[in-house]
Amino acid sequence: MSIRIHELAKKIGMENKDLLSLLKERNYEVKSVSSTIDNISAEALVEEFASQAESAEKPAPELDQPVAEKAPPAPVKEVVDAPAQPPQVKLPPGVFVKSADDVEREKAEKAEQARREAEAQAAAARAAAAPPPPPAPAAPPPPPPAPTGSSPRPVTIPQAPAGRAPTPPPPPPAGRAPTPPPPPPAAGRAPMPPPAARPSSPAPVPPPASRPPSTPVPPPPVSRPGAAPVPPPRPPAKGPVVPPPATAAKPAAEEDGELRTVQVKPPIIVREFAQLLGLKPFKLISELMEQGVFASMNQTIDEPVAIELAAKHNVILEVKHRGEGQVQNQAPTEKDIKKQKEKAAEEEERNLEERPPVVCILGHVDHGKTSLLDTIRKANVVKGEAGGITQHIGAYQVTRDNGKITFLDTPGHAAFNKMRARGAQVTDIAILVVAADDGFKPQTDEALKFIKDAGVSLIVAVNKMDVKGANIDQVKTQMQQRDIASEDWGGETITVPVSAIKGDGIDELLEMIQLQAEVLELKANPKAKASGVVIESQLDVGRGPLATVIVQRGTLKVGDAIVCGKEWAKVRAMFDDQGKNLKEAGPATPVRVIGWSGTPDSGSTFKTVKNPREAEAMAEEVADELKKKAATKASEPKEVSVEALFANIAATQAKTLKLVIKSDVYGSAEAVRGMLEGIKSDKVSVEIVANEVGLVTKTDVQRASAAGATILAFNTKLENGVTPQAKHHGVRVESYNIIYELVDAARDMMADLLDPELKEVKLGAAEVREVFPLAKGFVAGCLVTEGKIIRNASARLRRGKETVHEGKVQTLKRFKDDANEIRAGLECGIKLDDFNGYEKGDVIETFEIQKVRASL
Ligand SMILES: Nc1nc2c(ncn2[C@@H]2O[C@H](COP(=O)(O)OP(=O)(O)OP(=O)(O)O)[C@@H](O)[C@H]2O)c(=O)[nH]1
Repeated sequence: MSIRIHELAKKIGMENKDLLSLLKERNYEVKSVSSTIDNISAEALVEEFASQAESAEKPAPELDQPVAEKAPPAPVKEVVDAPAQPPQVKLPPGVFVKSADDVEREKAEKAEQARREAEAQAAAARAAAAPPPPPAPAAPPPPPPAPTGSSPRPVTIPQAPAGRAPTPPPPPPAGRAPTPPPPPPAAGRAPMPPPAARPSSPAPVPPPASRPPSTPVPPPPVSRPGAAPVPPPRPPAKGPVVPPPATAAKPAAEEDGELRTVQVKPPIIVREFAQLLGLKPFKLISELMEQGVFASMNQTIDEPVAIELAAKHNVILEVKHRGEGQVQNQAPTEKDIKKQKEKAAEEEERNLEERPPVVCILGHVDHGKTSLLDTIRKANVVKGEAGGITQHIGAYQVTRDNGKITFLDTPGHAAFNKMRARGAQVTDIAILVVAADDGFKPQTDEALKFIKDAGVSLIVAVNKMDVKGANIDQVKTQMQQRDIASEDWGGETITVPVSAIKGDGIDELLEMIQLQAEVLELKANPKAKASGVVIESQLDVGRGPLATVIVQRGTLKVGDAIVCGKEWAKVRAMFDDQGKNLKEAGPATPVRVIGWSGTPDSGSTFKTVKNPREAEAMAEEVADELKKKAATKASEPKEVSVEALFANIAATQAKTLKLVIKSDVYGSAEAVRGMLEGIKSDKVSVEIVANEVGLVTKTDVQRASAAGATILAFNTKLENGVTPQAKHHGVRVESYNIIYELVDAARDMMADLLDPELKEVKLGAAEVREVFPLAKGFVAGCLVTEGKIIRNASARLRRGKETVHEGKVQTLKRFKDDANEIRAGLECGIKLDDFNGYEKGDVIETFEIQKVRASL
């Protein structure tokens, strides 16, 4: 920041050109009145003039003092020798100017008495204030820079910034009238503080660095004449120009030399810092300059500089960083992180509470999983299920005297392997159901593998103990063979014989579950933010996307914002397995949550976040990431080997069954896809155009029509108007409630796409018993031994294993009459076209070629 010279001149009440010449004298690089000087120098000048004005207003007695006592003697002479035409300077109002002659005259008039008085006064002052003024022309060393507060402070003129000629101190130069406050130069002379105790060559005053307060070199000529060693006591402050508020505003503590503590938050701005120290900004700037720091009022200074400066003013500076104590604003160290973790772990440990076990029931199809759960819940789920197959994961909670147990109802069909695997991952205890009359089956082993891989506790329920062929020993033997020997057979696996239908052993089973849970010491922190796993999700026509979740940690509340992969939810409502509205759900509680952005994937984890906005943003991020991944995968260069080329050609020639699948729930959709993708065929492939949950809509029909696909609806209904629209577009829509029926239908559809195969169907056979000559050729007299012989049917003549001729039955006679067909057991005459070489014992077979559906 800078100020133009004419503006500055106006400010200090001086002629433009006078100020210009003064500045030039002081080695400022200024050319005209529109040149600029920096603000710091300008402020110093303003201050300088303000002080002069103050001095000029001092009462008469001061003026009466001998010149020698107010200024060094030499300058007096200089006044006499001053140039005849000094620069015309306009003093600020209130300043009156006296020439050296005036002073002389006045002195003469005052006579001896005044002189004596003055001398007496001076002597008294000398006696009071230490060193007598040296006779030398140079001003005596000023008091140390540290403010004393008790004596008038010399006003320090700040130096010009580096690179610029420093503003010299005011002691008057030779040849120019000094301008001590009282002794004014002759009228018309420049009352300006002459530039110059400077040498004639304007050697710059050493830079600030050379003048730290500690340096023993006497400070540069910073004192104005008014600060002469024996000044009369200053009058009290009169106006805004004097005395510098820096001193006036100093706190009492500092005046007393007491330390005070001041807190400051970075950034430390010069103006604010000056206020804190009770200094005028320019004073602070000047002190900074003394330290070699050049900063304007609005600039900031470093902490160490500020601390040092503050110390100079008896101030202990406490720099308080923003966010101090708030860990998140600082980069935490490893130690911090460790501490935080330890603290969190302690907190977690303190808040841990017992929670119900989460149990899943696994086993082979029809071994009685649903019946078992049904008996436990005392509700008949089996009857409501199409085909008696559990088709999606549900989760339920039962309450016993000594606590709750959470059950996951995992489906039993092979199609639901994926879901079953997930079920095992959420659970603490797995019940492996084995029918006592059937023993271990492939799916029992598969389930056992899931359980082992998931590392969950195992309990074997040997079901159908009421059935006639029940053989628990066989089951226990199979258990032994699989390294899960039953407890009573010397192993560790709890084995409970039950009958889901009769309810036998159910109590014991539940007791065992709770006993096992006790051993496992299942605990969770209900005070934490909720997190858990999505068990199942579906799209409900009325309520939108729903998801059954199990809270694993914390407590989920209505209104919470949760995020789960690319979906998020603000929990609008929660229901338990009885359809009861819940406000909150603690650890191990299964709840159905409403308020989702879409159907989250079953098996994925969810967590609570700060607010819906955050949840949405996080979900969007995941969605974007997934999209990017998909795009990258699509753009990856494909293998172009010859084999790949042929494979591609084969693939394009291969037939494809295109399907749009709509299911009731997400888990079913996945299961259907899994089953369809499992159909192996080299001739036809399955392309799933869409696999979604919800009703079959008109949009689905349009999509299927465009893709040439068939719609398979599983456990779901058709929206109104879908049937006529599908008819119109020629789209086939098939609905199923049983997954294997759906799969069989898909298999047929695939086969239908293939060209039919030609199949030879044997119609009959006849043995040649005689050969009769005819006018033209021969005829074979035969006995029909099998089926029937039909005229014009395709026929072949076999002799032993050899086929001698193939043709058609040209003539067929019963006795002498032509016949269309002759049945087994009857004799007939057969003539094949273009053949006459019949022999006794030959066999004539007739057959037809039928088109049959090709197999996959
Ligand atoms: N006698 C007798 N029959 C049972 C028992 N448990 C189940 N059943 C019958 O076995 C059949 C299959 O039972 P579900 O409970 O549907 O078997 P599941 O294992 O759930 O079958 P999926 O859902 O197909 O995997 C049903 O007809 C039941 O009535 C039992 O303890 N005793």
